[in-house]
Amino acid sequence: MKEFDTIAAVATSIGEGGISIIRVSGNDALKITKKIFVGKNDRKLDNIKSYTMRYGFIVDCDGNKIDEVIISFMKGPRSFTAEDTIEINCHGGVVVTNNILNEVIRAGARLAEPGEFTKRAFLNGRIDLSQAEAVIDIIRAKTEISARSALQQSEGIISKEINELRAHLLGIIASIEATVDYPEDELEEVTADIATRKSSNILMEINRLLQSADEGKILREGITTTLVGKPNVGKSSLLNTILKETRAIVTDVPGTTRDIIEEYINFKGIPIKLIDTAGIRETEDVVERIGVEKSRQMIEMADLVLFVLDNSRPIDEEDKEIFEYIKPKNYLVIINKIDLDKEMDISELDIEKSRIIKTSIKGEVGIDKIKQRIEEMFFGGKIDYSDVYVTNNRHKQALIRAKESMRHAIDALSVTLAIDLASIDLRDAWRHLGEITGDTLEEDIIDKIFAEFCLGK
Ligand SMILES: Nc1nc2c(c(=O)[nH]1)N(C=O)[C@@H](CNc1ccc(C(=O)N[C@@H](CCC(=O)O)C(=O)O)cc1)CN2
Ligand SMILES: Nc1nc2c(ncn2[C@@H]2O[C@H](COP(=O)(O)OP(=O)(O)OP(=O)(O)O)[C@@H](O)[C@H]2O)c(=O)[nH]1
Ligand SMILES: [Mg+2]
Repeated sequence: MKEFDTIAAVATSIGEGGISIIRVSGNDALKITKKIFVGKNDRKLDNIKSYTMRYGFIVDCDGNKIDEVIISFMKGPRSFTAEDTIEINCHGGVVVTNNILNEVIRAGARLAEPGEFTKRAFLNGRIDLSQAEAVIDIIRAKTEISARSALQQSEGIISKEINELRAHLLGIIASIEATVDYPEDELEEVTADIATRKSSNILMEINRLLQSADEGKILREGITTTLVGKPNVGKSSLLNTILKETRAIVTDVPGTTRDIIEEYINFKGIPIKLIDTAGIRETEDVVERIGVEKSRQMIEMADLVLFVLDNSRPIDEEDKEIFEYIKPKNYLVIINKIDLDKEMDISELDIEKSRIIKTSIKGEVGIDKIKQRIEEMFFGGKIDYSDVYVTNNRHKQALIRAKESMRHAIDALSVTLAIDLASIDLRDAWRHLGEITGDTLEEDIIDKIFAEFCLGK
């Protein structure tokens, strides 16, 4: 374990609650807490055992009581940070919590930076970088599935696969370098053959991980589903109906929605990030025009576009224009207001039949069909929990770089004389994979990753 100063922060969210926790981590955690804690019957913290608790009061320098608390102690390396850790459990009020934190700082701790506790767990070697990132993913998880997947990653399932690939790479590199040191043409050929076969296997594994990234992104962020269409077709009504709450304002005035509205919902455990946008039309109104421009941007970012049409109005140029815009995307067409007389001929747009769903939001018709189609379109309606998904974009980018290096290596191996060049590419791949676990990442990049964590984590 490395030597660091002792840090402290509020580990719970700031606000009124039952209990708040102030966490203190480092060599002096116990020494610092002793200065401000008075146990019942004056019992001292001297002989506190790891993973036990004590009852008492936190006091200021004049001996005035600040709050009634329970303290727990975790002796390093058996703690979250792998350092000596004290947790002060006080009453969950903003003022008492901050007062206690101030006393801890006054007694000699330093205020922790965002993510610094988790960073210590990493620097002390208890977890690797991908596991540390998964800890924050657990906190930010929007659905049960993303929470479950993040927990798996915090236990190191990605790390395990990456470490295995890296070990294989080192094996190949070693055999190539041995050959290069004792050059005999025949030996080089044999080595190149074996190395090519092994490298292809590694490339296949990298590809498999990369293929999981699309679904992984969905696990993490949900299926970004954007509602688009002309004004007044019923986009906001659809959002409200799916959410089962009146989230967006609905009126019969075209141009009601001006700003983007985002909400998360679950379709059988699949997270959906539902986005309502301003109806798209040519407009002189400046505010509305900004809204329309934003709608166009939201289409770019969407995993799925729900193009809403009004059954009681004929298809016009604007509909055709919007359709051209969404055609390259993954889309469904919602023909809404089928309770009204039909004035629309959908054959004017070139849409596959399976993508069309007819609804009456007013009559609550067809909503379940939308949910069902979305479920079918993603994960084939179900998610395999035992699979490893790459959910982190940083990991994905590192895998892409590793894949490139593996391709170069395999190319070089096909030219027998260049087998020593291949070993350079294989080393690059080894390094890129190591960026995922943090083994081969620059310190400033690591700092940046932890800086994005929340305070107290
Ligand atoms: N009160 C409290 N609850 C919490 C945390 C915490 O820090 N404090 N955690 C913080 O996020 C999470 C738990 N994470 C933890 C991870 C590792 C260890 C730990 O001590 N690991 C040791 C083995 C412990 C043992 O031997 O019993 C190790 O891995 O070496 C503790 C907590 C969630 N709940
Ligand atoms: N008859 C009928 N009316 C509907 C239906 N769905 C929505 N409406 C009505 O259509 C009007 C417009 O609905 P909104 O949900 O505000 O439409 P929007 O697409 O969000 O409109 P903008 O925000 O202006 O782009 C409201 O008066 C709704 O009550 C439907 O299925 N049938
Ligand atoms: Mg609207």
